[in-house]
Amino acid sequence: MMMALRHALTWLPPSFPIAAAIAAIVLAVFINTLATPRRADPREPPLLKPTIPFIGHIIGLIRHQADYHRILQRKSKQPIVTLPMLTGKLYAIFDPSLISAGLKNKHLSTKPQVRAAVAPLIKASKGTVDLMMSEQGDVLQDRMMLHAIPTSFSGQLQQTFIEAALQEATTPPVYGKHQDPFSQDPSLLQSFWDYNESIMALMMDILPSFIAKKGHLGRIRLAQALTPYYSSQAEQHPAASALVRLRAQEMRNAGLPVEDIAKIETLLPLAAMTNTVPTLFWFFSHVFTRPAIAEQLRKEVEDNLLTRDGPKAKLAVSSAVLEEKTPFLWSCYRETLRLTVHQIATRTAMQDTTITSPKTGQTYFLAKGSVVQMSIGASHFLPEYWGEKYLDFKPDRFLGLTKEEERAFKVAHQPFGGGLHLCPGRHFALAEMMAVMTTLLVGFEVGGLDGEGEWREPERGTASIVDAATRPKDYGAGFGAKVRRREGWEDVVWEYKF
Ligand code: HEM
Repeated sequence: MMMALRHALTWLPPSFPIAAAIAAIVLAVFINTLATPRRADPREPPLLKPTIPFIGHIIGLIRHQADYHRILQRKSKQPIVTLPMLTGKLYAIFDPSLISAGLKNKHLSTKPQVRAAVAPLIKASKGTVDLMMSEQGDVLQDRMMLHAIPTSFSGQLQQTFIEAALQEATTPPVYGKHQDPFSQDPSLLQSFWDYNESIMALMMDILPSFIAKKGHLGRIRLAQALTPYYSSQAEQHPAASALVRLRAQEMRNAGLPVEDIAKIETLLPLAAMTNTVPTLFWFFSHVFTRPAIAEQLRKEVEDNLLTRDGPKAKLAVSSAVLEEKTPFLWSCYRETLRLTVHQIATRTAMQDTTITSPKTGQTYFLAKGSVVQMSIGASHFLPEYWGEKYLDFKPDRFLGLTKEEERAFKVAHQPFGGGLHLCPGRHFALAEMMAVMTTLLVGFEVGGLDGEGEWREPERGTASIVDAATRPKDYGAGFGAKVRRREGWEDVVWEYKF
């Protein structure tokens, strides 16, 4: 297990300064910030001036990335602010109820960001790029996003699952077990992470084969591996998920050539794995570095989710079952998401619009063409909701809540976003993480590397502006686990009911 976690995390992008600098430039270009005039309307959110005029907020974003919003929230104590940058501005929303309003606002769109990413990232043919950049492309995007992963599917993972848990839990159910390109060629996973590592540099599209060679080659290999998958219509196989099938169907209907479908769908494993890997890492470390908590969870899972029949063990891990039957495990999961997800949901105002705080009734004006960033991560760390020790993992935080507390927490806890772009992979992410965690709890003994010694969690890494979930510092270097099968559970085949 340690191997799997360490490997997966080693493949993740490093947060070195060049990447951060590129991120800032991409940020500026990508989000059009500089093109929008500074504060022009008194109804706009209050101006938060940077310490260094013109460039202070840009430096802040380069340095702290998504955490910069948390810093600004603590400094300003405002629900929403206008951040001046060079000649332009950006609106930043920190208050959970205003974020909810923003996520539901039809005039705040992701399309300009997606359009800006299409040509440099996907490298599809001119016809496809033109289509994706047009209104027809916007409609296609919407239709593809509609095809959420079904809430139920079944999977079986054999005994070797521990080492390859992170990838094995993801790609076979998405692509179909027997046609899964990642299972057919295990080296593809490295290409995928190389690509993932270079996303920001590739979006710059300046000499990608030189500046981001590994990522560029990874992107090519990934597209090459997916091309036969789509040209043989493997996504039509009943074992493939509705997600791949329906998305491909939309693109086929729009007349896209199969090579371009493969190129566009190189983005799918990014969405499917980039955030689940660190979230599972933290779920694992929060639980297993606290043996008393792990023991309590083991009992809860054994009593409520497990059916054992000789060598067959079945675990029921759908969200409805977990929420009702294993409230403590459910609470640990929600608490992990709160601490891990720092997502900045970015939108462009397609026309002049307003958002109103359901809490205070205050209305704010957002000018056409301006960029709006909603910090889900800032609401996850607000002391007024989570107390002064908001950085602590509090396993029972979501237990025994009154209706009022539950309502308040639901507004401030939005790890999968909300409104128009609510994460369609949330049930899938839950299922794969819970499959791994419940199996480890029941069938394995998990401990630190030095046996009796203290087993400390790694520190948090930089909250990258392009990801939703925070990775451990240095990919968790120095953190490891000893995992061995529990007596009486050596030859078990695990099955899951999602
Ligand atoms: C722990 C894991 C995950 C987290 C924390 C997460 C988080 C999020 C968040 C916060 C958003 C909303 C972004 C916004 O409003 O701008 C989002 C959107 C999205 N997620 Fe996830 N996600 C996870 C796993 C997955 C998985 C496994 C998949 C696919 C298999 C997926 C596919 C997507 C897609 C396609 C969108 C865009 C939806 C749209 O724009 O309408 N995610 N995710």
